[in-house]
Amino acid sequence: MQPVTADTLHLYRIDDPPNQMYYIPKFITEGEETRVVNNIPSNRWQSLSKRRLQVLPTALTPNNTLIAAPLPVWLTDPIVGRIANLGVFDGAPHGINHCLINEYNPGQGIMPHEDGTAYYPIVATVSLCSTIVLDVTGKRTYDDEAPKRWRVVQEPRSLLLTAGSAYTDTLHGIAEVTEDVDLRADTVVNWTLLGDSDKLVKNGDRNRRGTRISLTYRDVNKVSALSSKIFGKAR
Ligand SMILES: O=C(O)CCC(=O)C(=O)O
Ligand SMILES: [Fe+2]
Repeated sequence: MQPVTADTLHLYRIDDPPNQMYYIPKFITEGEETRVVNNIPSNRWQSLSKRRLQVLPTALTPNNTLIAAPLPVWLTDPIVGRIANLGVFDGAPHGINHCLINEYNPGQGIMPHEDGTAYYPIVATVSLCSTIVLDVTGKRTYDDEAPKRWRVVQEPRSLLLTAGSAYTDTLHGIAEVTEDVDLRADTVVNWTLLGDSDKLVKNGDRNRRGTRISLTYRDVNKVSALSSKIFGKAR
């Protein structure tokens, strides 16, 4: 596959959710995926009730400030450069300076939530190891109206970009199931962009989950003055 650039990103735009979500299958290779997975430190996991988490370089302070430190090379190279080539972080204050690593066993997930104002409103999610469905729901509801819902399939090695009103006006979550069902062209908003939709068809429209790891790359808006002097604008 040709590398995706700012000029070709529009081809990967998901039509249906609110502006703007992009899905790029095969964003990294199997070798690159293995290298990341093998480098994740085994002793830095925080166990949460429904998943495990690592925060790099460090957790934000209580007022959402990042004490900046470089991300490890195995997280940035080649992924961060490839995301930078898409142009979506061009207007961001620092460029990608933060990454959450989430791991979900089958049956685990994350409650619907929004990522909030601590970050520049773009998140770049790289999925590893297993396919999972992200449920996106509209935030603004009227009493007589059911919230809008969209299902986004995330295959291993794919990139999902969430920006614009998709970042600000929706919630996202992952259901706590061992299998995602009814995955079809009419139920999955990024169906035509999937790398291997045939696999789901052959599997009876189902995805039996394995352990899935996600890398969510962001730009934390507030960086402590001292650390930004030392590290400058990192891209
Ligand atoms: O694992 C994912 O794809 C979602 C993670 C997430 O929503 C978050 O870290 O805020
Ligand atoms: Fe999130």
